[in-house]
Amino acid sequence: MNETRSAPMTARMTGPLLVLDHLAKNYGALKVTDDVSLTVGATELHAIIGPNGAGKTTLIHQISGLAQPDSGRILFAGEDITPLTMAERAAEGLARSFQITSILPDFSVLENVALAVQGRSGSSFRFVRNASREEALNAPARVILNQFDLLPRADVPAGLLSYGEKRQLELAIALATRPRLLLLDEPLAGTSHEESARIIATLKGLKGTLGILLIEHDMDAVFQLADRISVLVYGRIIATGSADEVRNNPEVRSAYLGEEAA
Ligand SMILES: Nc1ncnc2c1ncn2[C@@H]1O[C@H](COP(=O)(O)OP(=O)(O)OP(=O)(O)O)[C@@H](O)[C@H]1O
Repeated sequence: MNETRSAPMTARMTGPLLVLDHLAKNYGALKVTDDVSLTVGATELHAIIGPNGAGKTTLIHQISGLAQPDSGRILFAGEDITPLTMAERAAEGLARSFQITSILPDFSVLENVALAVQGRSGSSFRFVRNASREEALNAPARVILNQFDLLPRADVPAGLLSYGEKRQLELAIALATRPRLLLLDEPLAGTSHEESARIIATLKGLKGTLGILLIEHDMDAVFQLADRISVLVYGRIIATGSADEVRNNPEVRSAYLGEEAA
């Protein structure tokens, strides 16, 4: 991605940070994404909820560039990014949290974040062994670790962290790339009550500083965190609104929330 693409992109942006414009994708006869349109504002936390198999992860795959839609467009900061690769989208400021697989277990917690800082500065990966010694990378990495309550664990090999700490580290790595939009696919999955409380607190701290698209099954967390919620059922958005609007929507109650109560 060259400089000439990024500069006008920022200048052009007046509307929402992310626009999904009539996105559609089928797997065989299955309409996994059925004419989905939604927006995420530059500092909005927009959550997507829906029953298992509704198509939430597939939607995130299309936004990050891991999967291509059959039709429709994805606009990021005013630019049509539908044809761009994952790496090109990441370079534009679209970060996806990769659920622990992004963590290098033999490297220290600090080195993991320093490498992400290095990645955003575009340095070559072959300097990886020197990264931990580079104060220019370590200083901003420590600031991020402090934000995520991981500074006391900076020198620990990342593989030795608890599950909840790994989820925190995964978020720290994503943030170290200074994204404008963070895609989060079930950040609370598998965490203990205490761990999820910490991650929710972290997300509350991040809220308002960048755009966040959050997929999460924990309804309490979603209702606490989201500015707006979209409800996806069988690949189709059946409602978008505030927590109260979504909670009180009869179609949502029968399609999703009612199912939980049953
Ligand atoms: N590569 C694929 N090929 C065929 N079908 C797929 C593929 N990926 C997903 N599906 C199907 O698409 C549907 C939506 O899957 P997806 O994982 O996006 O749902 P989800 O809402 O994220 O579910 P969950 O909440 O359980 O994670 C499911 O029926 C799934 O089996």
